[in-house]
Amino acid sequence: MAQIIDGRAIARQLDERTTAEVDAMLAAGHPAPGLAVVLVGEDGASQVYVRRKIKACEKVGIRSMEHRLPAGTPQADLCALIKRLNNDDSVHGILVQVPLPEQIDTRAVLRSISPDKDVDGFHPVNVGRLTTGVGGIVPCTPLGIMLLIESVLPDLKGKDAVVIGKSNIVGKPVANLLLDEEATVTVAHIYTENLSDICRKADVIVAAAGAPELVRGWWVKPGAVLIDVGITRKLGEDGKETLVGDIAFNEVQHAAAVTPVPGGVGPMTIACLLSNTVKAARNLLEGADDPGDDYADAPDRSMYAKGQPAEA
Ligand SMILES: Nc1nc(=O)c2c([nH]1)NC[C@@H]1CN(c3ccc(C(=O)N[C@@H](CCC(=O)O)C(=O)O)cc3)C=[N+]21
Repeated sequence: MAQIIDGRAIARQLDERTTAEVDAMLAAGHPAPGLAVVLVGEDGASQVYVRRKIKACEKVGIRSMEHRLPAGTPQADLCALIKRLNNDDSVHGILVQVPLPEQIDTRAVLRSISPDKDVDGFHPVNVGRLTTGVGGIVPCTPLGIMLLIESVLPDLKGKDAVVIGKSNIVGKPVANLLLDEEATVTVAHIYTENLSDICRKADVIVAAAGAPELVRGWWVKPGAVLIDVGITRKLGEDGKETLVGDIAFNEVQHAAAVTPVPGGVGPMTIACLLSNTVKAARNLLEGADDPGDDYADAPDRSMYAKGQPAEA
């Protein structure tokens, strides 16, 4: 039977560390870290995620500020808000929920966020730091994915890793993080030919294509580690909504370990957002010499010292 990697439990462990870090900052006379969450429009899923993020902030002692703008907001207004937040000393992290409405140039908006407050790690400066291996802020979902993988497979050196999906938010950064760990990385996507053959060799599969149950049991080598990033809402016959991942969960019992949907990558994304916010606040308040210098301590991956079994 495959081990089910409990993303909620691992997220809770990370939250405990984050809470302790917030407490230490307060004890040192600093203000509480502040996160501004910007939501444009009425997208249902985005509203759910933003609400979750705000609630999670409360739990660890981060001060959150929610900014809701109407769907028709002009780009200039959004950028003016970001400029204000960039200059507001009580704000240490800025998150602009994507996707944005179509009148808005997402890349221009993400570029306008101060790289020091870019807790999503989407700014080109942070992307550059990540791809050159000097750190900075690592995007939340990829960071969470690495923590989940390392909870069952602490040493990735020489392992064969396949990433399905090439998005800027998940596929590309996760491929870079895997490379940093000296895995042999293949980045595939839905147009890749022989995707099943490529997957069958993999020690690790990160499925982030947004294609429900794309990865079938026979694609998976016995003993592989599977990370499911997909979340597709499906209406069941009983009229109840269920969430389906990119991996056919019921077909992969021969894997070593698999993340569930929900309860896998999703909770880790939020826990990493909180941890990134505290990191940004510390850098801003205590003045890091070079934000590229603190990679070793940043992703909190020391919590999985070699040989330490993960709770499941
Ligand atoms: N600027 C920005 N940063 C993001 O980090 C960002 C974003 N925009 N836009 C959308 C995606 C998606 N995302 C998720 C967060 C939590 C869950 C989560 O908590 N999922 C639960 C289930 C949620 C449910 O019931 O739908 C779980 O998997 O257990 C999922 C997805 C963050 N994103």
